[in-house]
Amino acid sequence: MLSWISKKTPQKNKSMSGDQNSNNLHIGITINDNPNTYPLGLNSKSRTLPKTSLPDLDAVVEFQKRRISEDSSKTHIFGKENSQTVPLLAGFSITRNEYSSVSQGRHSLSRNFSSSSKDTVVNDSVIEAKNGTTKAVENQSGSPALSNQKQSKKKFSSERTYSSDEEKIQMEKLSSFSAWKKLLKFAKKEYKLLGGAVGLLLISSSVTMSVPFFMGRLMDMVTNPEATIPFGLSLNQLFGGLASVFAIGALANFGRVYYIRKAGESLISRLRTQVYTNIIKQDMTFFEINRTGDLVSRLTVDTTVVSRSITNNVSDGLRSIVSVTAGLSMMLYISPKLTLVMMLVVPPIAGYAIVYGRFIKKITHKTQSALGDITKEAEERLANIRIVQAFGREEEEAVSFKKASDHVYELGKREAFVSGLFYGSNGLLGNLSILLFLGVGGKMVMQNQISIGELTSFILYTAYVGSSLAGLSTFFSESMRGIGASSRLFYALERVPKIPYDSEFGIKFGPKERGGVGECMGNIKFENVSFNYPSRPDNEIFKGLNMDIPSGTHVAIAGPSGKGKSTITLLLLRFYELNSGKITIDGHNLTDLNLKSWRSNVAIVPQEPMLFATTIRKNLLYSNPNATDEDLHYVLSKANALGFVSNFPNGLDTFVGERGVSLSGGQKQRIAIARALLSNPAVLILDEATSALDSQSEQSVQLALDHLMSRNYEEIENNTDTNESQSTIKTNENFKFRPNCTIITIAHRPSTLEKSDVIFVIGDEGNIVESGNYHTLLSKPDGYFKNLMNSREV
Ligand SMILES: Nc1ncnc2c1ncn2[C@@H]1O[C@H](COP(=O)(O)OP(=O)(O)OP(=O)(O)O)[C@@H](O)[C@H]1O
Repeated sequence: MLSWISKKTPQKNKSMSGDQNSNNLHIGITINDNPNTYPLGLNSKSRTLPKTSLPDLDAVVEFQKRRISEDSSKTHIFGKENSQTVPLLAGFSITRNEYSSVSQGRHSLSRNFSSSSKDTVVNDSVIEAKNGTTKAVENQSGSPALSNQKQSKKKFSSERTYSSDEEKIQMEKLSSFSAWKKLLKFAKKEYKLLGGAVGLLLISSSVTMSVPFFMGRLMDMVTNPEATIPFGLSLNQLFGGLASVFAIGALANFGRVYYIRKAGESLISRLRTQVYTNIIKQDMTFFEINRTGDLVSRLTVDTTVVSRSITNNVSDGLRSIVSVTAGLSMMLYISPKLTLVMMLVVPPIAGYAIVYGRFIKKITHKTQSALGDITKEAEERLANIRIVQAFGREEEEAVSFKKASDHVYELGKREAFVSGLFYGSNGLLGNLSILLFLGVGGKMVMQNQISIGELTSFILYTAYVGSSLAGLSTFFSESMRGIGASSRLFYALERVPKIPYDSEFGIKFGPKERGGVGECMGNIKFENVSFNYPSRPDNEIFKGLNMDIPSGTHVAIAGPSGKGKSTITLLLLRFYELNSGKITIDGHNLTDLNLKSWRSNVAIVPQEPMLFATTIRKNLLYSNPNATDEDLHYVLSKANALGFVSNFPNGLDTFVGERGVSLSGGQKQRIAIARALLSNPAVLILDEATSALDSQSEQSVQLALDHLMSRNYEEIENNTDTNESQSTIKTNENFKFRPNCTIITIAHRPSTLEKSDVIFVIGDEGNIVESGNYHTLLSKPDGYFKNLMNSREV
């Protein structure tokens, strides 16, 4: 459509960053798509971009299927040092980071449109971006590009949207037809199996549909002594022949069912895997919106419902279509007059089936969501069973669960009532039709218009067609059920992480020969960082936070509770995006780094160490699957954990229970430290690693931490936990930590704070109020840190 523009980068003599004099950027938008896929807020008028405007543009962004397909360079658009966000069109702006990923064609922008109004009309989309606002640039024909400047200013403010309604918004756009199209497209890999099943279905249905015909002929032969058997066959031969045909039909039916089931299982497995793969790459906001149990329910229940709807259900539906078509044709062949009578009863049944199907679609979506609620409630409570029992809340929990379960029951009851009504009345209509045919047909037999055999065949066909029509309505309602469940799956399947997870994108650390920029040194800088959690836009945690953490230093972060100490570690791991400012690692903007590569250089010991329900060995190997047993022993000894692990009868193969429940808090913490060390990180984050421990456990963990921080690793051999006998297993002297490992500790204890090179103190305004070493900070009369230490609020 407009590909002429998309392939070119505008050649300009002006500065790369736009109009040098005016601080403005001129950005053209083109849409190379069909109108159905226009991003919200754009319409067909938006796509005419005059060719002559090209030289005046800093950049051209072309959309294809809601993605940026081609564009000019990033520096073009984000040439301004401080421009983190560039508004493109009314209701749509793009951040530096989003741009990086979308420009590689991997990141859908649809979410950015959710807040824009549908009635925005943008003609000839040449937009001038200036200081975060947009202004229309007159196009060639002189008409303003943007009709309502005020309106657009307002819309740009919603750039960082957080909405628990995002699924609803996305799914409202999904019609039943497009859901079906998507599902069928998804089942591409099963086409062969489904095709085979359809072939076999035609054979088995042909056999089935020939039965009434043969029955009628046999009836005539038996009741009329003058009738002859075709092809000069004996009666026995005829029966034998028919039995063989039926056997072929049975074989075909077996193959059909087998192929369909196989296709169904393969589809469920693929669907489940892909949904899980996409869920696990989502950003933290997604997990704040969607609770675990609901996600698990999508993975298990919804995948099954959806898969059945396009395998078993399609097969049954096709069989019904074949039966109805063949049956009606045979009925027309036997008696057009009787067929006409039958046609009187078909339309009401069909209309009824459609209404019923729509009801089923709606109620299925509700039921699946309610099931998701039950699952998430049960999952959460069972995972925290100690808390439930410790507070004696078993009965209340049971009541609450019953309430959720009753809701599902109520929905099921409604469905059952409507289904009963539907099938009951359908059956009645069927039986009444047969009575009708018997009356009209009986008269026709008496008038010799048709034989008894033909009437028998006709009535049998009526029964077949009737049951197939019922089958068709089931097909319709089941399809709707599948679509209801599929909308929940598509959300989980298609949601694009707001923080792009792409194994190819971005700067990677590692050897230059392999495309890396060298080893990560762990030089960290926070520059003017402002941040609020997406769910709490009004609570700005950081306002212009600056921190410089040189490679190899050990810094501590201190500050009153709730002021953002842990948040710093989350931002460092890029679990959330900044409002403004930047974080750099070895001079590279965090948003330009390959996420996986960067995170593999960081290890964290969180406030609450989470272990998986498996052995100690597997928990340790999680951070470094290639580590040898010697390595494991080595890091365990460094984390002051080798003693107690060796004392377990199964040693490294000791099962730690759900979330490590069969270890003490201190033991869990030390395993978590060992796991972090095993990845040999460039940056080690210790988030209040001793906060949840009793004093003795704290002492053991602290010992491990102290040695890490002092980097005098050998000390630990002479100074291990006195309560636990040291293992006789030799530790690995080859496994050495990086000498320049940067350690960031969120610290409470004076002993930890004292060992750090620098302490950054976060103040009430979300910035660093003091920094320096422990003694310097304490020596400041009336210093913030000093007061904090005195009030023990660190
Ligand atoms: N996921 C989240 N969504 C919204 N707000 C959050 C989220 N996590 C933390 N917060 C809020 O952000 C603020 C900073 O939290 P953070 O955990 O970083 O504080 P902290 O300094 O580490 O506190 P503490 O010393 O008590 O652990 C708090 O007000 C907290 O309520």
